[in-house]
Amino acid sequence: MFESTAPVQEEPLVQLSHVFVEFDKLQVLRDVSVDIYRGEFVVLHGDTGCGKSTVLRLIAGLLNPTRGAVRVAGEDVQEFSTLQRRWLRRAIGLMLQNSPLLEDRTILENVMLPALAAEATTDQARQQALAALSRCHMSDWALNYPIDLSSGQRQQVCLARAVVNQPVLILADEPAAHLDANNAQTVINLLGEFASVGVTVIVASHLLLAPRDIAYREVKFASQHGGL
Ligand SMILES: Nc1ncnc2c1ncn2[C@@H]1O[C@H](COP(=O)(O)OP(=O)(O)OP(=O)(O)O)[C@@H](O)[C@H]1O
Repeated sequence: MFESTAPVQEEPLVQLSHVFVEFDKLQVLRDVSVDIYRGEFVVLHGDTGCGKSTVLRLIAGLLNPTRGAVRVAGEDVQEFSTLQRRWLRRAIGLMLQNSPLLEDRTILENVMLPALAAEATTDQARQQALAALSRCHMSDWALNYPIDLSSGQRQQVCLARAVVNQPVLILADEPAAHLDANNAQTVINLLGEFASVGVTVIVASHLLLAPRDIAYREVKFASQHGGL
């Protein structure tokens, strides 16, 4: 089902053990096991529909496996308490495919939203958002609106929004979809910069994307139902 050669290290930050996912009668994941360690950059690679987004949703606690266990920081996500779920929401920076920027808010306001949701004050949220935009090389656009941005810049802002609460783990679903090669590489390199300072980065992509200057690991997925 997948090929993975994890380095021997400390306890994995993320661990899928013999995970199966079925939607009605559609088997999407069959017996998937993978360990992902702190500071790793992992690319989940496979064709459209093979279940990469499903893996990200499992890790984020947005979906439960039909069978098997998904552990984050050593604990089964399904058994997380309310407090642990709150921690998980802050610990994970989500860059999902279907979470567009709000067009009637400035870039800064968009990036502030997850910080406000995590109960930062407006001033704190603004400072965090400015720092996140700076790390994603988008400071100059803070007071613009999404309509002013290119597709690549939008993805950079989506990354800033994902990291505004300084997550330990970034889950990025097809971050380079619809981008040309240069913009795709820019976004992947930015994700790589986070991994280089110890953030774990998991990217789901049908393209094999390699960050510049840092090691990455590819985990290959094959469709359980013939692909699309
Ligand atoms: N909630 C759901 N109910 C029913 N089927 C679902 C659900 N979520 C996903 N699927 C199906 O599971 C399969 C895997 O979907 P998933 O989005 O994980 O694939 P993917 O590899 O990420 O593809 P893509 O690159 O297109 O996002 C697809 O056939 C999809 O239609």
